[in-house]
Amino acid sequence: MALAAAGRVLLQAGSRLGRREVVDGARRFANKRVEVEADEAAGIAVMKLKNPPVNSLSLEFLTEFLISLEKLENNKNFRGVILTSERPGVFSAGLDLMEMYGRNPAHYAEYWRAVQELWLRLYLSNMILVCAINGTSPAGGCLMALTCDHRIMADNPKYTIGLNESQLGIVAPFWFKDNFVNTVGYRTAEHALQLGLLFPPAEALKLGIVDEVVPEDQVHSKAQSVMAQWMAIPDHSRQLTKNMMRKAMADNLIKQREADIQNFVSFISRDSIQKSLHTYLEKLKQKKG
Ligand SMILES: CCCCC/C=C\C/C=C\CC/C=C/CC(=O)SCCNC(=O)CCNC(=O)[C@H](O)C(C)(C)COP(=O)(O)OP(=O)(O)OC[C@H]1O[C@@H](n2cnc3c(N)ncnc32)[C@H](O)[C@@H]1OP(=O)(O)O
Repeated sequence: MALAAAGRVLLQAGSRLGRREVVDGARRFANKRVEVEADEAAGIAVMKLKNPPVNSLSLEFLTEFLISLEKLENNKNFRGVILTSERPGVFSAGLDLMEMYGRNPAHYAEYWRAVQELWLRLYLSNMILVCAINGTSPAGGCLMALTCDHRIMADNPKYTIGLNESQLGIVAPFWFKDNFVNTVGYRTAEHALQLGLLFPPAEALKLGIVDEVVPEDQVHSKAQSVMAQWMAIPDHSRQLTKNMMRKAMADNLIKQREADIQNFVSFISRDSIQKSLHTYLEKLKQKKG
């Protein structure tokens, strides 16, 4: 119920933004920041993140992504989604720092609700989600991948993945942490979260952050073959199993969603946290020059 209501709000937000869908032979639909190649006969869609330069999860991106995902969820012909980046090299730079820096409390609250919504929708999706991680994927980018049923990463040592929040002077919220713990185990998570570690593909595979590492040019074909394997399982048994494994963790956020928003707003509004974000943003800029 809560999810449906939030979804309606996002749909309204989408039309406020005035997005027009481009339908191309009923097989491809795109808004500005998400491209969907939808093969209805096969029941599979490829969702490509397309928010240059680094696929940061801005409020506009989140809104467009959720609308596209909902379209697929509402069409019973779609059973599987492959999530990937339209720009190889960066899967996603995570949450958009500019949504969390120098804004007002109402904006922080709106943003955080959308971030929660993204996680809940992906984590509880009835569809099979396969993540084709074709680039670097810190923090919120890693979280997106963690919601998927299977993760394939490109074998490029330049790419890293992990929850690096503590390096920014911020804290991974409890549901990021829970999702990570359930993936890699408590000790690995405790260590990696405190240090804000980002792992290259081989290490990420060893720790179980990703399920497979394949040559960069095979990420997409591997994702298709993994999807075929998952699609051979009857939907009802797979979905019931997925729900059994995930419901408790999602419910834990759903029941304290408003408190989590308030926590985020008061945390991110602190002067000390804003200073940390400022320093981090400056570091990103200096890296260039
Ligand atoms: C006990 C109390 C607890 C209470 C807790 C309550 C709540 C929790 C509070 C907060 C939690 C918030 C959670 C946040 C999770 C996140 O996702 S934070 C984001 C983390 N992301 C990163 O650290 C990635 C930063 N980016 C990079 O490392 C690099 O950009 C890259 C991804 C490796 C790509 O490198 P590349 O060289 O290709 O590009 P540039 O670095 O030159 O970047 C281009 C351009 O993009 C800007 N940019 C990069 N990342 C972001 C971003 N995440 N958001 C916004 N903008 C970004 C960069 O600054 C450049 O901009 P330009 O100089 O204007 O061109």
